[in-house]
Amino acid sequence: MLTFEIEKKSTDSRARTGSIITAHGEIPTPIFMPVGTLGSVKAVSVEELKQCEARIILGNTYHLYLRPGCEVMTHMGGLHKFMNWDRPILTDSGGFQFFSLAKLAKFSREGVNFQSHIDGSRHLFTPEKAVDIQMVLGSDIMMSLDWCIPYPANEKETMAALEKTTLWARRGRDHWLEKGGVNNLFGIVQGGMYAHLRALSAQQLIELDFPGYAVGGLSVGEPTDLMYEMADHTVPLLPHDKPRYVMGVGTPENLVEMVGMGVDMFDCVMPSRNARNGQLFTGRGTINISNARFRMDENPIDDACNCYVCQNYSRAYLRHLYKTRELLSYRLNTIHNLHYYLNLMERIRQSIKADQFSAFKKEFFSQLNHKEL
Ligand SMILES: CO[C@@H]1O[C@H](CNc2nc3cc4c(=O)[nH]c(N)nc4cc3[nH]2)[C@@H](O)[C@H]1O
Ligand SMILES: [Zn+2]
Repeated sequence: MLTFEIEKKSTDSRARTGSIITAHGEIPTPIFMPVGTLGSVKAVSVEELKQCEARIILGNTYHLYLRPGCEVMTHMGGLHKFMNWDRPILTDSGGFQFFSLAKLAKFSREGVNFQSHIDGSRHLFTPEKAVDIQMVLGSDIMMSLDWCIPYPANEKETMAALEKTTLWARRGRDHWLEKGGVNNLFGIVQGGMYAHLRALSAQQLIELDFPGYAVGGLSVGEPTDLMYEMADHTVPLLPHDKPRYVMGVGTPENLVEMVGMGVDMFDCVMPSRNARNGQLFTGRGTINISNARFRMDENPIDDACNCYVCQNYSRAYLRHLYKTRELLSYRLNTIHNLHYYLNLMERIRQSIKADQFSAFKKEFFSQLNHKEL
């Protein structure tokens, strides 16, 4: 079972620093988790992840169940050994993929019947099966099977998904405890964009006494203000002495805002996905490296960044690699973006420890969107 110690609380926000300890190591919070859906954070090696100081990464149950499958994963000794990553792994349950990927997903009390988006084969995911697969993967933190609904959704749809999510959370938890309660299982709060349903979902999951809690159903296309409103309402309802994780979030601005709401854990495809689309993060906003203005720009991506890429390559060279679709482009852009996100979280943690988070937040937002990018 994981341990979670809160170290320092901000005196003028809900931000806090802490430390989560799992079977594969210590996770300082607030933490950003790079997404490694299929057993790799796309385009970078585990050594490069460690150079960026990644402490925990995400895997995905739905995807790894379909490919390479449980037989290979069992034979290879689990996901850590398979991908040679000896630090913590959190695996998402697949709840999001049923709404975003799997064809013809049918939700019932039993679970989710779906067709693989790869070959159309039919499968049934139950809450118990989702736990079994994540135990085969050897996750440090497993996520309950939940029903993430699209945005917008009416109150009736939202309530139906919330009820299934709670039913499945209970069944998944009971199954997890029957299997010895190893690894760790988090509950996922749903309730869409209805504050009273968020409160109901949170209350039902708190009664199930999970070691940690996630806020799901956000970053699904809703306006940012609505995402903030739902997070700000829901996070304080969750146990203060347990890790609180907002799934699929987000931009650097989202991270800073939500740390102030008391969120401890984040994951998002943005640093890696945007890197592959040539969008690079800097303290003054993002740049599109394909832009002609970088054609003979000797400067690094961000002169405030000390990552391997900013120490060794110019914007001109990175633009050339991107324009010619050189494979090195995806690797270098991703290393920089991951370093930016992980270094941002380190700076946030330091500011909370010095009780300077609000000053940090003010400076962070004043730096953004500076003209001379
Ligand atoms: C901003 O990035 C875009 O938006 C997605 C991230 N947004 C997101 N919201 C999520 C919600 C849930 C949930 O309710 N339940 C479970 N189990 N997992 C989830 C995973 C989620 N990821 C990226 O895929 C990207 O397309
Ligand atoms: Zn850099």
